[in-house]
Amino acid sequence: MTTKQTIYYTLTDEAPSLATCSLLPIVRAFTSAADIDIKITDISLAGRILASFPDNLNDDQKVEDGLAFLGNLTQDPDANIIKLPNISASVPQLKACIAELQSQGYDIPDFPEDPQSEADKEIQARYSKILGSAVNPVLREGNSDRRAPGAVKAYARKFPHSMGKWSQASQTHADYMRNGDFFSSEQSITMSDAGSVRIEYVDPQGNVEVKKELPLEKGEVLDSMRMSCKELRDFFEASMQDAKDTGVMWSLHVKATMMKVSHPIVFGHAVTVFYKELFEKHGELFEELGVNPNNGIGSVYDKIASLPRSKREEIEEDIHACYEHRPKLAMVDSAKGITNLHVPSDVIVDASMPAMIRNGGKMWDANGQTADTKAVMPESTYARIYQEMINFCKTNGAFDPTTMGTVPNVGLMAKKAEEYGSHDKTYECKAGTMRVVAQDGTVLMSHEVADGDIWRACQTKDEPVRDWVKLAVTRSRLSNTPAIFWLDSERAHDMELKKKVEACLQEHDTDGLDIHIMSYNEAIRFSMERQIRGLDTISVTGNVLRDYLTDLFPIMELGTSAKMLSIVPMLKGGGMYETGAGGSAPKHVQQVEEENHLRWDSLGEFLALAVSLEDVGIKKDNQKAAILAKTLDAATGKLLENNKSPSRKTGELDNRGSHFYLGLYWAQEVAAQTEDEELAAHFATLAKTLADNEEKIVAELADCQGKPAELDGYYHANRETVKRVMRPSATLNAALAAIA
Ligand SMILES: NC(=O)C1=CN([C@@H]2O[C@H](COP(=O)(O)OP(=O)(O)OC[C@H]3O[C@@H](n4cnc5c(N)ncnc54)[C@H](OP(=O)(O)O)[C@@H]3O)[C@@H](O)[C@H]2O)C=CC1
Ligand SMILES: O=C(O)CCC(=O)C(=O)O
Ligand SMILES: [Mg+2]
Repeated sequence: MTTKQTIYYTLTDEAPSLATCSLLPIVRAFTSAADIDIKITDISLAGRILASFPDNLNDDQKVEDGLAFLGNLTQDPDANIIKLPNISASVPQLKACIAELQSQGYDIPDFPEDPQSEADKEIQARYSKILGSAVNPVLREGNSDRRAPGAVKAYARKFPHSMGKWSQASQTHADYMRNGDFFSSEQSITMSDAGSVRIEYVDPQGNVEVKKELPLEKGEVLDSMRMSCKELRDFFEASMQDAKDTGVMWSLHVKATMMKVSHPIVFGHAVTVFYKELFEKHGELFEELGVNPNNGIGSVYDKIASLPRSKREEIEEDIHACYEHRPKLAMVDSAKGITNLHVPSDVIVDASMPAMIRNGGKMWDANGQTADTKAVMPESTYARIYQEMINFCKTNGAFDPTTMGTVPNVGLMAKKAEEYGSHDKTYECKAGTMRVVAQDGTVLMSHEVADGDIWRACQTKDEPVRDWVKLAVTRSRLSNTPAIFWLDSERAHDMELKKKVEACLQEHDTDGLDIHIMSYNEAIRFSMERQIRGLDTISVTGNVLRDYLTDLFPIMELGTSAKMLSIVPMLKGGGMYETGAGGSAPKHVQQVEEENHLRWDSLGEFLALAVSLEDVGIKKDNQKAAILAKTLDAATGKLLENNKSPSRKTGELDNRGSHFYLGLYWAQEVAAQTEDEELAAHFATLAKTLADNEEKIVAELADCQGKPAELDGYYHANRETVKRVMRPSATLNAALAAIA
C-alpha cells in the first residue's frame, strides 16, 4: 500500500539556493513516479525577515513562516526534511539583506542598532531572532550522524584534492588564553530532580537582580562559566605583540554566527585592541556615529562614509597608522583589502582552521601571498585540538587523502545542547557576582565578575544524552569501528557527562565493541595516529566539537565537508537530512555573477535525498521510493567514478552539468533494475533521450558560461531570473517536461 508522502526541501541562500533551482526539476521527475511530493519551504534569510514583518507587507508580499512550520514538523514522527545550508547572518549581512528587500519595495523597518523607543526595541527583538544561527537550533531536534559514505571516500582516494606541504619549521600555531577564559572557570551540576533555578546578578552592595528563571529537567546538566574581559584584552595585546616580534601573521578565528552573543563581543575586543590608537583618538565621535566594533572594522568604514571628506581621510589615515606597529593581518580578500577583522561572519572557525591546516598552515596576506599564521582562538576549550593537529602535521607531514582513514562523528546536538544553546543565558556583566541559585536559596554555582566580563550558562538535557550514547553504540556496531567519546578530564561539564555516559553504556549491548572515553588531546592524537595508518575511528562528541570536527576531518579527507552524509535522526522519530556539513559559500555566487559558472557541489544533496527516500520506503512501505533510493545511490557512485562533479573552472562542467549527469545515470539505473518493471519502463525513455543528447546538453550548459549572469538580487534574487540562469539547456528542460 502506498500513502502519499511529502519531503520538505528547504529553500536557503546563496549557492545552495541557486543549485536547488537546477536540481529540483530533475528530482521531481523521479519522485513523482513514486507518489512523493517535494515541497519547497523557504527558510532563507530574506524569507525569514519577510515572515517576521507581515504587518508591513501587502497581501501579495506576505510569505509563509517556513521556519516556524518546519520547527513544528520536527515533532511529527513522519517528518522528512532535507535541509540545505543557510546564511547565519551577522549584523552587516542582516542590514544588507534589509536594504535589498527595501529596494525591492518591501516596507520593512531598518535594523535599530541602538534602540531607545519601545517600538524600536520591539523591532530589534524581532530581528535578533533572525540573527546568527537562528535556523539550525530550531530544526535540530535530534542528534547528529555525519560521515563520508564509502563511495565518497573511494572517490577522494581516486581523485585526491590538493594538499599544501607542511614544513617542520612552520611558525604556524594555535594561540589561546591560558587563564581567565571559559575553560578555566567552568562549573557544572546535574539536577537530581526536576526543578527551577534562578540566574542572579549581585551588585557590590549586595542588591540582587534576577536575570532569569530556568526550569530544568531531572538529570539535566547545567554549566556556568566566565571569560574575563581584562584577561582577554591582555591576551590579545600580548598575542599581537608576539606575532609582530616573531614576524608571523595574525588571524582571529571565532564562531560569531553560532555563538551569536559571546563571540561578537570577543571579536569586538580584538578590533579595539588591534586598532587601539584609532579607538582612543576617535572614541567619542565613534560613539556618536554608532560605530559598533563587534561588527568589525567594516563598521567604522560604514559609519564614517557620511562624514566630510577631510575628517574621513583623517580617520582612514589613522586606521592605516595602526598597521605600522601591528603584525600582518590575515586577509579574507586581499584584492579588495578585506581583512580578517572586517566583518565577524567572514572567518568562521569550523571551516577556516581546517582550510588553513589543509593549506600547509598558511593563510593569505595583503599582497596575496601565503604566510605562516598565529591562529588566535581565545577560548582554549577547543582551540587545543587544532594545536595537536598542527603538531601532528609538522611531525608527520600533510595528511594523504589517498590513504588516510576516516573520522565520522556522532554529535550531541538535540535540544540546543551545551554552548550552542547558551545565547539567552549569556551576559556582558557589570562588576559583582553572577550565580545560579536553587529555589530554596542554595547557591549552586557562582563567579566573581568584573566590568565587561562575559558570563554564560549552558543546558544539556538528559534525553538527548541517552539518545547520543545509543546512536554511538549503533554506529560503532553497524560500521564495526571503534568509537571514542571525547570527554575532557579537565572540564567540569565533561565529567558530569562522563558519569551519564558510563551509566548509559551499561544499558546497551557493547559486547565486542571498542568504546573508549578520552580527553580531547588524547582523542585527536589517537584518531590521527590511526588515520594515517588507514584506520577509521568514530568521534563521539559534544555539540561544538561536532561542528568543528565535521569540517576538520572531512576537509583533510575529502577537500570539503560538502561531501558528507549528514543525518539527524529526530528524537520524535522523524528524519532531517542535512546536506553536507559546510556552509553557503558566498564566493560561489560571485563566480556566477561574474562568469555564470557555479562550482557548488550538490553531492551533499544527492546523499541526503537518497537517505530521505530510503526512509519513505521503510516508513510508508513504498517500494518505488526504496528503488529510487537504491538507484540514486548507484547513480551518485557512477557520477563520482566518472568524475562528473563540478569543476572550479569556468567553461568546464559546473553544478548544472553535474545535475544532468545525475539525472542521466539515475534514469539509466532505474531503467535497468528489474524489481519494478513499470518503473523501469517509465524511465527508459528519459534514459535514452538524455544519453542520445548528452553532447548537446553538455554543450548548452557550457555555452552559457564565461559572461556575467544577472540574478536580480543577492539575498532575495528573482526566482524567475534564477530559473533562466540555472536551467539554460532547452534540450534537458524538454526531456524533463516530457516525463512529467
Ligand atoms: N549548515 C548550515 O546551515 C551552515 C551554514 N553556514 C553558513 O555558510 C556561510 C559560509 O560559511 P563558511 O564558514 O565560509 O563555510 P563554507 O563551508 O561555506 O565555505 C568554506 C569553503 O568550502 C568550500 N565549499 C563548501 N561547500 C561547498 C560545496 N557544496 N561545493 C563546493 N565547495 C564547497 C568552498 O571552497 P572554495 O571557495 O574553495 O570552493 C567554500 O569557500 C555563512 O553564512 C555560514 O553562516 C556555515 C556552515 C554550516
Ligand atoms: O548553523 C550554523 O550557523 C552553522 C552550523 C554548522 O556549522 C554545522 O552544523 O556544522
Ligand atoms: Mg560547521
